Amino acid sequence: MTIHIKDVAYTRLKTSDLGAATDFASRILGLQPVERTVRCHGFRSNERAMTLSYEEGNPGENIVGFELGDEDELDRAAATLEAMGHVVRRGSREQCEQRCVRDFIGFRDAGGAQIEFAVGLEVSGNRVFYSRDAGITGFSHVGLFSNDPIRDEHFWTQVCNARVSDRVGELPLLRISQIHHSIALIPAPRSGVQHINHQVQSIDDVQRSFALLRKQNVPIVFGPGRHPTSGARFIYFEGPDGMVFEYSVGVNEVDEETYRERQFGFEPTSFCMWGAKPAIKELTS
Ligand SMILES: CC(C)c1ccc(C(=O)O)c(O)c1O
Ligand SMILES: [Fe+2]
Repeated sequence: MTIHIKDVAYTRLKTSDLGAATDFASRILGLQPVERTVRCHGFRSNERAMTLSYEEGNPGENIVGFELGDEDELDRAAATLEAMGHVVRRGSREQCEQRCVRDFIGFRDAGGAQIEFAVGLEVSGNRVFYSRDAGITGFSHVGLFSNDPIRDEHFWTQVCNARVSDRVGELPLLRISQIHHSIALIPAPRSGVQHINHQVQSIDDVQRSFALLRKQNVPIVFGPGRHPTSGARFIYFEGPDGMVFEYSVGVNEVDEETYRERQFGFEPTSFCMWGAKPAIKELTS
């Protein structure tokens, strides 16, 4: 039984400096601060009540959450994962409240990444009140490290409902809707979230953030540039604990009937058609 993922929903990041991480998420990234406890600060970037949180802890232990359709699907997903040998834990009431979801399950994938599947994601009645005018329209995709992209591509496409849109070398860009991709698997000898993408309204927003990030001495690690894969114009920059953030605009949508996956070479022009070179070690070797 295929696990039917509807959307990528949230990331939960850990940090040793909650104050600095919170400052970055609001003042630099531009998200709206929402729930706040002594140890955990939440943020939102779209209609959902929370799409990103920072918590005190080991930065290597980050989590990505995906939305499933309903409780039955969640139960079926738990059974499928357990049959595959994964240890599946059910979220406690307190953990569900922290995530603003009705229910969720958590497990580690074969490479050790912490993945959650959730249902009943709370939506806010108020529109997002961004901390700065970055032009964000929403949280859109994640890059996940993978120490075995073939194995992990199999999980997302055969156990779950993802499809390959493109590959750059062994790096697949996977879609779970018409949007070109929601998950990128970045070959590396580690696991967890590699980058977090927010869509912005226009190329002007990308350029404006480029200027702001430079002024604020935030390390820019790629771009501005344009991906030949999704067609998006982008900029990547480094946040607390080495987490990479991406703003992009203009990601192509895929026609499921006619689209055929493409294979790009693992070279700089496959990542940027304007000539920018990534200063991200996993993309350069
Ligand atoms: C993982 C890399 C840097 C990548 C490649 C292509 C796209 C895209 O087509 O939009 C990305 O968003 C990426 O993050
Ligand atoms: Fe990306």
